[in-house]
Amino acid sequence: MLIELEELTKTYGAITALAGLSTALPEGAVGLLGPNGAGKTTMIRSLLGLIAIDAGRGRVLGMDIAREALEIRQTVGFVPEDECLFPGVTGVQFVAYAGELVGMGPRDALQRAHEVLDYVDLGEARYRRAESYSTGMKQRLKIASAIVHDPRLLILDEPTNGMDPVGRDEILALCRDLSRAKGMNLLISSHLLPDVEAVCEYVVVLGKGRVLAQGRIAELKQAHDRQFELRVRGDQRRFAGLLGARGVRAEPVNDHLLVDLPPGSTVAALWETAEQAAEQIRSLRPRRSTLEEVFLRALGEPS
Ligand SMILES: Nc1ncnc2c1ncn2[C@@H]1O[C@H](COP(=O)(O)OP(=O)(O)OP(=O)(O)O)[C@@H](O)[C@H]1O
Repeated sequence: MLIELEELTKTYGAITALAGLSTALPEGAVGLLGPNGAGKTTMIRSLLGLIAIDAGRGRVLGMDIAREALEIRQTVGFVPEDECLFPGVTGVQFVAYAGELVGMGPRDALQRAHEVLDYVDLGEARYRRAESYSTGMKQRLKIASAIVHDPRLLILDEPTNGMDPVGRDEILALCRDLSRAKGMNLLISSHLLPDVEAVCEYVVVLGKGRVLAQGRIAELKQAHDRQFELRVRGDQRRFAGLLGARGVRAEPVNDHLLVDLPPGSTVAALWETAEQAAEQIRSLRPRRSTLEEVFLRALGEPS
């Protein structure tokens, strides 16, 4: 397991940031979704031992978050949401320094700094002061310094926040490459569903400091097994009425009917109804939910 958390609790005065959060996340690229204030940053800080939790237990790559925080920080790369650059330092100095902070020797750290700067496409800007970089370049510099020690897990907190569309695509492409080509485990927090879908195969949805839903994205989006989209040649509303008379709920949505088959009945009921009414079914397919619907459902909002 990548991350295992049991009943993690963290309060700030009267505010409960984590309310007994329990989860087990598999290796791979995991999206941490949730609206602002859901507890994503607090969860990440607890994983890295950057804040003391009030109660609960957790392991990151098998290491205990309370007792092995230092080991975790040496094995895990972290790209925080806020700007963490200091002035007067060139790109390569910044990345090499990050390497030394996690225990690399100065020569090793410098060599690796050059390699990762090439990898994130900052090779030409390496001797420029980081404060002169664009927002996208600064973000790639933060990623370079977080992967300088080739971590087994890279945690990114809202990595595309404040990016223009081009910068955003570059960051997402970089994340995809780290996951798929380099085999690095990723935990990416975001309130943007498309970002998570672009990179991750697994998602955990947080709300009010708890896990609301989690699972493989493909499975969460999988067909609702009893919902179908149906188009008929003739009048949709008339056909919806005929289905209703047989106990099959059918609701007109745009140019089709959204059909809910009651337990015990099969799609044969739809074909029979059509035949009896001399109606022609033009298309019938299982309904797929978007990740957005999954997300809204988990948050308890109507989709
Ligand atoms: N240092 C702090 N002091 C007081 N309250 C805090 C502190 N850090 C977080 N909180 C509160 O804890 C709750 C969870 O915050 P957290 O930053 O973890 O959420 P988030 O999901 O990361 O949201 P965001 O995307 O806005 O950062 C919020 O209500 C927040 O105001």
